[in-house]
Amino acid sequence: MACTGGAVESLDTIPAHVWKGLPDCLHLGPSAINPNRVGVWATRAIPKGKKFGPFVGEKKKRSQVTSNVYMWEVYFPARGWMCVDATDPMKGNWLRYVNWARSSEEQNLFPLEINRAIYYKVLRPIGPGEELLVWYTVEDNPEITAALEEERASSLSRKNSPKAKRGEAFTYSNRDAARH
Ligand SMILES: C[S@+](CC[C@H](N)C(=O)[O-])C[C@H]1O[C@@H](n2cnc3c(N)ncnc32)[C@H](O)[C@@H]1O
Repeated sequence: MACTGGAVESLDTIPAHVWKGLPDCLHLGPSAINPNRVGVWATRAIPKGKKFGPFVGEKKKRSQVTSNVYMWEVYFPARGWMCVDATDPMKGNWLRYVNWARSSEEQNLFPLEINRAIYYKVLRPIGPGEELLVWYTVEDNPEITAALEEERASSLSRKNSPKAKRGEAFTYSNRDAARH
């Protein structure tokens, strides 16, 4: 799960629109897990199940993306795999500053695709002063499975609404299976 590319980040280069879009329960500060990066920190308790997003970026083909640090790939039936690339801070929102957890123990968010957009969902309660860290596991994670079931159940209850949504978690297997 190595990420390549990505310049050293500093708080004074974060665009105003990113600060403006930051939810009240969060702030940006130096990351505890990567000295080169800004991180997203909780200022108060955030409950399990809260969903943040969508992740904003430029829509590009894979061949147009120069760094994989700030991008998510999403499958569009008519166009194939496309990237949402937030490498340019001016094109992204605060979600681009959420760092990668180094292990599933450290992870408190997981990525979720809903209607071709990426959201981060809270996997366990996050306390004030904790850094938000996203990850996904290749093996089945019961907590993620349960959260996806909840997402699907709430979609069903909205099934008559045009906004009905179906959540899908990212895994290496679903991305690679669709590629090969
Ligand atoms: C935005 S996430 C990383 C988040 C975090 N900001 C960081 O790098 O610390 C980017 C990573 O996810 C991977 N990735 C992108 N789309 C994916 C997908 N559909 N399924 C699985 N992994 C994906 C990329 O290859 C890259 O390693």
